[in-house]
Amino acid sequence: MSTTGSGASGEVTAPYGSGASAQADAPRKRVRIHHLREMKERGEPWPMLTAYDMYTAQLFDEAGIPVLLVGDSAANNVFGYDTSLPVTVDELLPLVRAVTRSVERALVVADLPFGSYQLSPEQALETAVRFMKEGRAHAVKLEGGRRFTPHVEAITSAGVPVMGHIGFTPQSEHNLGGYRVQGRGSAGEELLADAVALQEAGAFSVVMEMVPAEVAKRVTHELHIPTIGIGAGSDCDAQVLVWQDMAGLRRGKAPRFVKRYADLAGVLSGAARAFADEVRRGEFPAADHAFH
Ligand SMILES: Nc1nc(=O)c2c([nH]1)NC[C@@H]1CN(c3ccc(C(=O)N[C@@H](CCC(=O)O)C(=O)O)cc3)CN21
Ligand SMILES: CC(C)C(=O)C(=O)O
Ligand SMILES: [Mg+2]
Repeated sequence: MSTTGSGASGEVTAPYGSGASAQADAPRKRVRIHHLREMKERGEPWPMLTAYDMYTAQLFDEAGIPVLLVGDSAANNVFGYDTSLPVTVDELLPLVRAVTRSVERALVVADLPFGSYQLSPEQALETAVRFMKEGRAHAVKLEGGRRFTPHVEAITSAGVPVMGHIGFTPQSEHNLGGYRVQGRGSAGEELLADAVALQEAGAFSVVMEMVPAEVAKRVTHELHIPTIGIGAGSDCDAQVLVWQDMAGLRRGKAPRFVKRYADLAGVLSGAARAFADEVRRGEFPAADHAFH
């Protein structure tokens, strides 16, 4: 682990205590970006999940997930679009507000959607300000490497923390040629240069998506800010998954990097079918469910 960053003093006040024993009933202290840096310095990997609504935000917050991302992946996991591209700021803002209203500890990151920051650093800052003021987000995230360091600088200069995102960047899927691993071979050096540039521009962390594990490991060691992997191997400082993938709510073939920790699709589908059967058989409502 690199220790070149600041905040490496003994005054560590992690909101979940340290080590695997950190529990949901630990002190209810807000997660701050310096806590994430401190976890990197201590070599403690941390989890991040997406959340798009109140109940999931509350549950994940209580489960001790320190960072929640209101992803532009709401496009295909909430709104029913086929890709990330169509979702808008006006669609995402109410989801961000719902999540920030619902958490006590988690740091909430708002993902800037396609078209809301690429035009200029000024546009990027304007959009970031909307997510901070109207969404009450704690940080924003945007996709892209060296070409977007002016955008990152504009936002961080205004006092808003920025999470980067490199490797496979879904908003560029048409330019990248589909869902493909990025950073193989000599592109590994380019990826490292992008990561270093984002760090120098003031990003507080960087997501690496679908990157060879060895490349992600090297980037993680070179940076003093935390790296967050999705399909980037086990040596990143943190790991993120889309919650509907992690909990098995989404059907169909999942990307290779997904692990399913539950079968929510089976549970919910079973509940809906049982309800329907009981209504059709005249078994629901029973006397207990009615007012007399
Ligand atoms: N539910 C969900 N999970 C995600 O991880 C996710 C989203 N949605 N939406 C936005 C982006 C899109 N992402 C994706 C989507 C699909 C693959 C995928 O199909 N991967 C295949 C590789 C396919 C190929 O090589 O052609 C895999 O097996 O990993 C990967 C990332 C990641 N993000
Ligand atoms: C998968 C994560 C990193 C993301 O960008 C999203 O959910 O939109
Ligand atoms: Mg995203």
